[in-house]
Amino acid sequence: MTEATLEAPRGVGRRTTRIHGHDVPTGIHIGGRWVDLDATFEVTDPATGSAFAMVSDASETEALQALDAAVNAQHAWGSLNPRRRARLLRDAHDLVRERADAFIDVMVVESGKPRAEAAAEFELSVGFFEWAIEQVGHLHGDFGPGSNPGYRVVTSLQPIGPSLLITPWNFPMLMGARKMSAALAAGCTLVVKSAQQTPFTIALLVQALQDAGVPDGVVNLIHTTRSDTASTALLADRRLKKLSFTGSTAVGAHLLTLAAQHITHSSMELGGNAPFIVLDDADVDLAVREAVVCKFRNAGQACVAANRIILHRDIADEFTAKFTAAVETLKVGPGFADGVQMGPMISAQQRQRIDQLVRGAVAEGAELLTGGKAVPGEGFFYEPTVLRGVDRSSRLSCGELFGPVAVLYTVDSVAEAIEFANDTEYGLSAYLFTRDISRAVRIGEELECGMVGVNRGIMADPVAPFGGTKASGLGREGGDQGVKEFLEAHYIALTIDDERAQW
Ligand SMILES: NC(=O)c1ccc[n+]([C@@H]2O[C@H](COP(=O)([O-])OP(=O)(O)OC[C@H]3O[C@@H](n4cnc5c(N)ncnc54)[C@H](O)[C@@H]3O)[C@@H](O)[C@H]2O)c1
Ligand SMILES: O=C[C@H](O)CS(=O)(=O)O
Repeated sequence: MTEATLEAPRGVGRRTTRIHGHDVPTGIHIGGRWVDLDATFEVTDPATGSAFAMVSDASETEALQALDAAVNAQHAWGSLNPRRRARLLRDAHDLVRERADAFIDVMVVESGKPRAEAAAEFELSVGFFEWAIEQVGHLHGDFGPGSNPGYRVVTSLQPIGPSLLITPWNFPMLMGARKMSAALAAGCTLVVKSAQQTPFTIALLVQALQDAGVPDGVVNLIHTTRSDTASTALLADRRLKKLSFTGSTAVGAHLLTLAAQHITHSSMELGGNAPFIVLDDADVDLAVREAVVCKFRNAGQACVAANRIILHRDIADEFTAKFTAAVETLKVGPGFADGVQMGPMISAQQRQRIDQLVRGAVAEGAELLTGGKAVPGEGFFYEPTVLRGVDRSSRLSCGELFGPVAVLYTVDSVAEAIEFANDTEYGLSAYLFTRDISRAVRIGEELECGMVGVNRGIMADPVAPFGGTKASGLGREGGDQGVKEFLEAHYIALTIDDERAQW
């Protein structure tokens, strides 16, 4: 394979592919140039199961070239007046908003999600840019007295430096926006590596940043089928100063071992196994509505999806009947079809994994209340499924389901609900339905996770710290911590002569 020729003029000769009427770059982006490589890979539409475009496939050579560009651009970008950075990000934000249809349509094609969900993801993604922009001008340090005379404590917040951002496929715009907005606001240059299933939404984001005037080399993008070799090469290079990863716990753990080489500052947004607890005093109709969204958004392929629906015995029958009936009304189909509420899974492999889990559980005695099989025809559709009678030690219960399968469990007490909820290596999100807010706070405080939704199934918000504990990750995105994940405190002990300065 010939290596990339980085002499390609800016924007000229840039190859694009047409996706639902929108032109999207197919190359990687290094040093302000779109570069199309001889090596390419196919991208599949999950609604049809067919390849719809090709995209450049970067090797570790191009990955390191992207890091070169980020390193070369770091000093200027990190030194740029923060409010100038904010203005550039605001211009990019405005361009992204102008191009909303392109982002939403491309998300539907490459991820399969219903257009209404893609539109919601678009709004949330833009919200992270707005939130980061609002924070940039306030990234001040501090000045104050030391513990003794003779000096002052001067602290500032400095950008950590060139960052590697690795994103998953399930929320292709949101994951890129959450990381890129924070890194850029903090003054870090970056190399973003897209998920190979969903390269094009990120490409649109990079294009908007370039069109807004973000300087060459600040934002670099690689697509690759060789994530491991590319990441291994990048994390072996001590010029890389930050890793921000979103994906499975297994891959996150692997990357942390690579980051250990140079103690690379790392943020990890990993897997989840969310308990969805409905107590005896809950509003059952509300809990049913929220459980449907929390479970079946993005066909269950969400890190914060309800993985174990835990019902107090007193309301279990009512909830089960209403929830199952609601699930059976879900309209499953291609993301552009009117009224579709659930799209396909991302791949045939993921669908097969889910089908095997369901069949295995039924074989072990679980009761199938609805669904339970692949939808025949093109695409990777799977019926919204509800199971009960699953062993709490089963793979269904202990692992991250990441598919359109709801598993119902019944408990006799709050204590049993809390114990079961916490009996997992994960600690990302949890949900709690009760009419008693004092009870909600007390129980919420006992749940071992980063985020608790009380009487709601969706809680993502740029102003809130998103992230988990235990095997669900390190650090937070959004909230007052998101941008700070890309900053380091810098302390100067400034000697002064307190005595001579007397008057
Ligand atoms: N906590 C969160 O905010 C959050 C959000 C979305 C998804 N997720 C998690 O992501 C997972 C689903 O996404 P996925 O299937 O893309 O996860 P994944 O871990 O398979 O891949 C995530 C990213 O890592 C890359 N990757 C895979 N193997 C790698 C390796 N050996 N070295 C370097 N990079 C590698 C992939 O190409 C992709 O870009 C689920 O576990 C989900 O819970 C977490
Ligand atoms: O997959 C996890 C995403 O972070 C989903 S959310 O929209 O942030 O809840």
